Amino acid sequence: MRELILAINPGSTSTKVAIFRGSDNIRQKNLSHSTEELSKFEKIADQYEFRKETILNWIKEEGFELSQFIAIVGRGGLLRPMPSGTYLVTDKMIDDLKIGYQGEHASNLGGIIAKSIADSQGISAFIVDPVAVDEFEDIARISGLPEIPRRSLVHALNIKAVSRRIAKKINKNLNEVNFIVAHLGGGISVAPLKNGKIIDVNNANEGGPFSPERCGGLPVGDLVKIAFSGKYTYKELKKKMVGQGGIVGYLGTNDAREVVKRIEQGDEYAKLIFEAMAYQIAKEIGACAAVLCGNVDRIILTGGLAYSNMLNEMIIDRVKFISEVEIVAGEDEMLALAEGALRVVNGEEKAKIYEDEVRI
Ligand SMILES: Nc1ncnc2c1ncn2[C@@H]1O[C@H](COP(=O)(O)OP(=O)(O)OP(=O)(O)O)[C@@H](O)[C@H]1O
Ligand SMILES: CCCC(=O)O
Repeated sequence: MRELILAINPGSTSTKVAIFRGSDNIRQKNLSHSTEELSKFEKIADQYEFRKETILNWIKEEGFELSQFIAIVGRGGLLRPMPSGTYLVTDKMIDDLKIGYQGEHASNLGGIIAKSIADSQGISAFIVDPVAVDEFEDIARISGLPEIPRRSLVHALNIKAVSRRIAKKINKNLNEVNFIVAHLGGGISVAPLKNGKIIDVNNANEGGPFSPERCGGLPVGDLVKIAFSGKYTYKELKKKMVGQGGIVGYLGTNDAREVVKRIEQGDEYAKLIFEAMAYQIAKEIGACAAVLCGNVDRIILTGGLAYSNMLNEMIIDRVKFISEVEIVAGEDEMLALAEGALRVVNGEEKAKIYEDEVRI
């Protein structure tokens, strides 16, 4: 009997996979891919056969058959700007995932692998709340330079999932709440949600607070000077901004636990940098409060960094005047994916069709 859901969440160096019966996670594994294995492929999209085979082998090793699955769900990637929701993976979507319509990102592989496995079984493949979710109000698209509109690229999957959870906790529907959600991971997205919609956000790869390994917003004049200094290629500078920026740039580690340890041992410089990150996060939360005209039901701190009480306290001290703060440490993207697919499988929601929702 077909009853299981397979969730696939490709990251830069691993693919998280999980098998769900209803919303119960019955198996989960982080399938790691070595640099050696991945370096054989020129583009991320070229890794699809390799990662798919790794997933199929894992399913077999765990003693499951593909005939037990009712749907396959993958994390969606840098598609065209699109409304939030669960989407059926269509051929047009696959074309955009393969070219990386808004850029290359490991999550582009989620939908591609999901559809390939689903097609072999004659079942449906879905993606849920991809990075390309765009619910911006028009005013948020204006940057200050007509050639460079602001874009919505956001940790939408976790932000929507934790928002649904906190809305439920306060006995409201998602479309009845105004939240500010700070997703504090390797990258940081701080978003104001108006009636549940992400109406603005910093782009975690190039704006907002600095994060464990990304530089966040920089003084643009100095950035242009560095870019034209002849010291770096485009690729090198991008790597410096995303991967070697933020805490890595200042302290040589992307691990917040290591930073906390150094602070506890009396390292004043580590404390300054950690506090600066908290300061920038709090400042971004304050900006989101202005976007919502001060009408904020909750501030939510989520992602791996929210396990740090030290960081949470530094942020809360500066933003508690705005609203009550909820901590949802870590992320549960696998459950968020499964729940997105389940809402469709159970008939609570209709799957959106990419071609109907985006400008082609
Ligand atoms: N218990 C903990 N205490 C403090 N920091 C932690 C803890 N666990 C994880 N972190 C920190 O959280 C950060 C990573 O967060 P997370 O795992 O959510 O990010 P990611 O999934 O790799 O990236 P992204 O969220 O951008 O996709 C790292 O800096 C890590 O050190
Ligand atoms: C831009 C938000 C998503 C990511 O950085 O992974």
